[in-house]
Amino acid sequence: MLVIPVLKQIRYGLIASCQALPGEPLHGSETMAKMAKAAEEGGAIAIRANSAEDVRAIKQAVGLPVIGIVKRDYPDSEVYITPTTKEVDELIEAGADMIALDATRRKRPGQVTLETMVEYMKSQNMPVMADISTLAEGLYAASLGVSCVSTTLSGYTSYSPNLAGPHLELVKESAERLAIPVIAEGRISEPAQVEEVLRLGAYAVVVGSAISRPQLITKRFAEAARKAVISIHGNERSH
Ligand SMILES: CC(=O)N[C@H](C=O)[C@@H](O)[C@H](O)[C@H](O)COP(=O)(O)O
Repeated sequence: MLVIPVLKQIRYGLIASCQALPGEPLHGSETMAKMAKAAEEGGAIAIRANSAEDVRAIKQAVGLPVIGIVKRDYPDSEVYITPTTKEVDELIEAGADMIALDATRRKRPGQVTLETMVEYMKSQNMPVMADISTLAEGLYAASLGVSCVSTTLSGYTSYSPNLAGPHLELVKESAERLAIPVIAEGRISEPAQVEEVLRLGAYAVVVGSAISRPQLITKRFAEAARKAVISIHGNERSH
């Protein structure tokens, strides 16, 4: 296995995904840079970030490698994570150390194909993280020469299972079958799950919402309070 420098840096570590879309309370590059700084202080070894603006701001704020994506909707495609070479160019310009893209076999915008995307990134010497939803997608992405796969899209395609937690089976099978690093990503919300996926063979672990989406973190605690009150007092906070 040819080990590219950024892969060496992320090995066995926690990658914090720091993303807030327009409409989320923390949206904005300045805030995401602060979030990334906090993640760095907490021990994250890399950051996954959305948009050229956020990648640029985060690169200035932290000394960690940044895995960039651009989430963008196109009218003729369901693919929204780095769908075309336009988004790749934006991320290269912003200084991303690795770029993640949707590596499903779904139709991309216009005439763009997964094959042309990977070829383009390779021609730019840009390491590629392939976001997959199934083992078959991982095997295919590996055959194209991507640098690593991530289980990001499991539960987000119509043909992958919609689980409450991480897709452990996909992590395990991918780690067993692929000769390239497999990153565990998606619905990892407890430290124990980080250990679990590493034991199953994950090369590194991405945690997003449980670190960087405080509205969702708060919701879990508020929900716990609501359920506890019903169980203790038999009703919701009526007085
Ligand atoms: C499916 C999709 O669009 N995932 C995105 C990919 O970058 C992010 O919204 C997720 O936060 C990230 O994958 C980390 O996952 P989680 O937030 O579950 O830890």
